[in-house]
Amino acid sequence: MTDDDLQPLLANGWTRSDDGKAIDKTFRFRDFPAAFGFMTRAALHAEKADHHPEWSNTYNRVAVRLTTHDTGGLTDKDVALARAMDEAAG
Ligand SMILES: C[C@H](O)[C@H](O)[C@H]1CNC2=NC(N)=NC(=O)C2=N1
Repeated sequence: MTDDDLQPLLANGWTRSDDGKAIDKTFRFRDFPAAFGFMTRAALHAEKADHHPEWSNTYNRVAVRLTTHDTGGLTDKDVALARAMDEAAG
């Protein structure tokens, strides 16, 4: 996966990890219920797609890392989940 493939995501707040094998973004919300609502919507999408984020939540922030564990790198599944998470964030 090249930076060109990722360009729309990189222009939308995602960054590539130092080893190039993942993309990261920290989402910020008004408060904890808003952050948790996002996580709920994203979780339903992830389960449906059978592709799951690495993430952590602190109050109104959700730090996300996407990578495909099965291949040890970035795939179209990460791009699709990133798009869905941007959508779920509103
Ligand atoms: C068995 C199951 O389909 C696999 O373990 C799926 C589940 N969710 C996954 N999520 C992510 N991010 N990477 C994977 O390789 C992956 N594999």
